[in-house]
Amino acid sequence: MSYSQERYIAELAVQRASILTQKVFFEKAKGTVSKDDKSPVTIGDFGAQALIIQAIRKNFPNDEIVAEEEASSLREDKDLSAEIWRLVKDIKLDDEASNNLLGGSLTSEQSMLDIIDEGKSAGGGQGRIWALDPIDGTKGFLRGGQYAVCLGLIVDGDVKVGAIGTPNLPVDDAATIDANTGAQQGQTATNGVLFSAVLGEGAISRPLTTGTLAASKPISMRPVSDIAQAVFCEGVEAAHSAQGDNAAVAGLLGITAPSVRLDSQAKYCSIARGAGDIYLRLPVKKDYQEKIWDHAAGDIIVREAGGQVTDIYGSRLDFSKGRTLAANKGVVAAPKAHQAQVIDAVKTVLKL
Ligand SMILES: Nc1ncnc2c1ncn2[C@@H]1O[C@H](COP(=O)(O)O)[C@@H](OP(=O)(O)O)[C@H]1O
Ligand SMILES: [Mg+2]
Ligand SMILES: [Mg+2]
Ligand SMILES: [Mg+2]
Repeated sequence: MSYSQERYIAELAVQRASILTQKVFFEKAKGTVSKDDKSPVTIGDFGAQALIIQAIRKNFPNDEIVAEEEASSLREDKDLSAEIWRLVKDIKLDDEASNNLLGGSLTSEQSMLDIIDEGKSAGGGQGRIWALDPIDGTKGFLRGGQYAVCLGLIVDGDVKVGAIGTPNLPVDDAATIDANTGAQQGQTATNGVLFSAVLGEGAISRPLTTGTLAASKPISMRPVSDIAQAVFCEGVEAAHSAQGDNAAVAGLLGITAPSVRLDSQAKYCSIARGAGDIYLRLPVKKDYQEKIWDHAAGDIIVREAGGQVTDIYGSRLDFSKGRTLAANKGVVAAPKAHQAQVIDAVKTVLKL
């Protein structure tokens, strides 16, 4: 199975949702409500989720969807719901045929709320399940730093397709990046990248602003001959990944270069295109279960770019356990040839 249509729709859906997130950022309509886990959730998250689920429903009506957000808080907050609808209703791709392929514009505020709630699948190891993070790195988004619109397709527990839009990453693979690159500039000719991968077919990227698959080029991790020369990509939020443990692992590996810090699955994308080599997400809270939407698309993009993605024990991420990666702890992504060495260092530091 080639999954070419799935990749095509996923890319267009992510591209369209990214137009919304940029609009939300630049209109400063960054209203937030608090979810149970106290993470900020914005107009952009809800709106992007509605637009992407609409595209999946239109093209693959029988598939299940595991998405991060749900509309219950919006149903209670009429003003926020109206504001999201105001921003979402006119979002479209320039190309009319592509836009129609995604189902055209949403028809009403009520249908928008209903569509948002179609992402409540319990997930699992059977059938076709899309994992959607409408804005990953919400804190980066709010800061004007890195964030990502992420969509993966899991079939019988295995990730087959991934697409990630990173509106604030530089188009140039070699450009210097930090947590705030892209802030205030937004999606421009030099900013905004769309990454995708299909199992067995490699990973590709193209500018997010310009149309078609034809603009895509293959990407790959850079060769690392000496692990001491490698560069870490790490999160910004100390609550999401244990920065002291990360530093101890770097020390054991002889790595002296400062880590590149960025929010969201932009970390997976960065190492997949050679703008960094190793992504460590060592657990802060012992009982935290990573969410499948935080990793599905990034996992396949890195593996198709020549990397390996595992948990802290060296086991592949298991997307068949439901909405979370219940069988895994943390994430370690590295060039295939160096994965075992990095895991050894992680085990030493974490005393596993
Ligand atoms: N205690 C925790 N440990 C690890 N990840 C966490 C966490 N609490 C929240 N997260 C997740 O971390 C994601 C952001 O990752 P990063 O720090 O790499 O940018 C969040 O995604 P959202 O921003 O989509 O909510 C959220 O799902
Ligand atoms: Mg969140
Ligand atoms: Mg996320
Ligand atoms: Mg999110």
